[in-house]
Amino acid sequence: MSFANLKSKRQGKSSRSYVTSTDSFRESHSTTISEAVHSSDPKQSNPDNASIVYQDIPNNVEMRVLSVAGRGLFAKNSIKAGSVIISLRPHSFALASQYLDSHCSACAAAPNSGLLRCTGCRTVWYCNATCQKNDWLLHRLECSALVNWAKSAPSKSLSVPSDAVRCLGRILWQKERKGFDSSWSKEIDALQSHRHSLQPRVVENNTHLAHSLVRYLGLSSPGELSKFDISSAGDLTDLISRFVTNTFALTSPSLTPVGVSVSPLVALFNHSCDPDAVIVFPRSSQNSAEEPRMQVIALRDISPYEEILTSYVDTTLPRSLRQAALQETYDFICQCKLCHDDKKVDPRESIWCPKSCGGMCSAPSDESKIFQCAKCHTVVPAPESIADALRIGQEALEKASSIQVTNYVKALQLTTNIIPILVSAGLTPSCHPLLALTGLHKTLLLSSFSEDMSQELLDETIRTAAKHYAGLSTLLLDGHPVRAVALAELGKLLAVDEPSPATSLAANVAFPPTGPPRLKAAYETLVRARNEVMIGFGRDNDGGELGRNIRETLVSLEKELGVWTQGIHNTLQNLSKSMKMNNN
Ligand SMILES: C[S@@+](CC[C@H](N)C(=O)[O-])C[C@H]1O[C@@H](n2cnc3c(N)ncnc32)[C@H](O)[C@@H]1O
Repeated sequence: MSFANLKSKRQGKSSRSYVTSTDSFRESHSTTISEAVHSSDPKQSNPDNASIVYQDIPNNVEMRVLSVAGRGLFAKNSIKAGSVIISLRPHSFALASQYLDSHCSACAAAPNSGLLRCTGCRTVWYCNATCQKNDWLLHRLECSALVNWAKSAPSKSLSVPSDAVRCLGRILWQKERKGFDSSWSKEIDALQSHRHSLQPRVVENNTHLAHSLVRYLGLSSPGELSKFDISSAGDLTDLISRFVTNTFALTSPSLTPVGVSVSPLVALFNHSCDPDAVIVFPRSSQNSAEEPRMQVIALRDISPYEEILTSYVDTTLPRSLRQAALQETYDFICQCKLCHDDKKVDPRESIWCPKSCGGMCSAPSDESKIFQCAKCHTVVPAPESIADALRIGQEALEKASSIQVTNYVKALQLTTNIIPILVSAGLTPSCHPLLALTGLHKTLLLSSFSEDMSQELLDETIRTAAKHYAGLSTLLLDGHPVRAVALAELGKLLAVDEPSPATSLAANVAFPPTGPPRLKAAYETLVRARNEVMIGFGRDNDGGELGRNIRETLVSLEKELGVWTQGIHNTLQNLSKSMKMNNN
């Protein structure tokens, strides 16, 4: 449910690093393109990969080749936080199956209503005839493939191929259409492949993907793939490996993953767990033919010659989980500062000092052996019980995440029960899995608004949203889009209504406040959220769709605050008049 709906409903009811960014590292490890071309390192040995000219590469960015990470993109001039470094339409994208009927398959917009369904495949939807026309050259081929797939599907739930299969199909049809020697196709072919070093689980998934692709394209054998310039099983393995290593989530302006996307230029950014840039889809263009626009935005000021690094994984996760995900999907061991800083307590794996001095201790893990407060050095008395709480918390997180769509009531019961256990074990708000459980709890509470519109539920959701933001803000840079979205959500929840203190059941609780202070808190939170959104979703975009949305909410809050202020002003005036009359 949108916040706007929530507000009106309630009113109706009651009132992808490893690389340090130091110059010394860069100078000793980066090579020129010609050195790379002649290098024997597998990551540098393909001359086409290193010398390829990318169509959309902006003037302020250059490609260099590093001995550890292969190609990467570097700033040529200084770049300010919040600047759009790259803005382009991805080579290909596909919506996840559950978003096909709520999003336009041409521009990825999500209008509240009015989408038109393709009468051929009855699977994809468009904003209007213009979007349908814009997509027709490709959808023409996709349409019959979708119909044939559905005909042979064993069940209704499997009647549409996955977004990965559909995206790969689009890439091959587009290559065929544009020509295998076109720069478009060459950019796709130059994506990095890990064909020779895949882990068994990845091989299994990739094989499954390859079989589905062949079936989707309507081919009776892999041999028929030659019409797509794929002449051997090795070529097919390469294609799938390239796709898996270089695909990004297509996200909504509030960061919900709604599909997959591929841009060879954006795929050149290497990974750091402490990135200086992010990839978002802010929806800033007025022209739907230009959307979805994928943008790389600077999270902090970047110096000339510094490498621009994005993160391939959720950086709120502890090191062991980040490393495992990077190794499995991207085939490297991250050497970034965050992964190698053993001296400090990592807030992702931290508990409060047992003596409550305000300091933090490392939470028990396979990696850490000393559990004492970093500030007062008090030793944690029973690390085993905290380790148990962490393990139970991780299990609950996995269970609740897996059933959140099919059985959100049960998922909510799980998060409701486990969070207090983790809090009483001393976990800090940024500690995993407490932070992830708090975020999931907030999402589940929001889902239950469709059934329960009570003040208690709203206030509980606001408190959860505040705790979630507190945890995120410890870990992520000011303006990180994940943080910005969480703050915007908190502000909008505060803006839903302003219960009067007399009737509110939460009147005795300090947060969230009631009456005009609630409106004021909403206003101030949204002003801060707007500042963060301007960084994470780009200043030049005015923060994109989310930035525009916050601005509109701020305008209406200003009006409401004005009414309250005027009301108070009038009451005070009446009061002083009646006091004067009484005195007379
Ligand atoms: C999306 S691509 C990035 C561009 C890639 N370097 C290239 O030459 O095409 C991801 C791959 O780059 C390499 N890579 C990215 N970040 C890395 C890092 N921090 N350390 C080592 N290798 C990295 C890994 O091989 C990874 O699978």
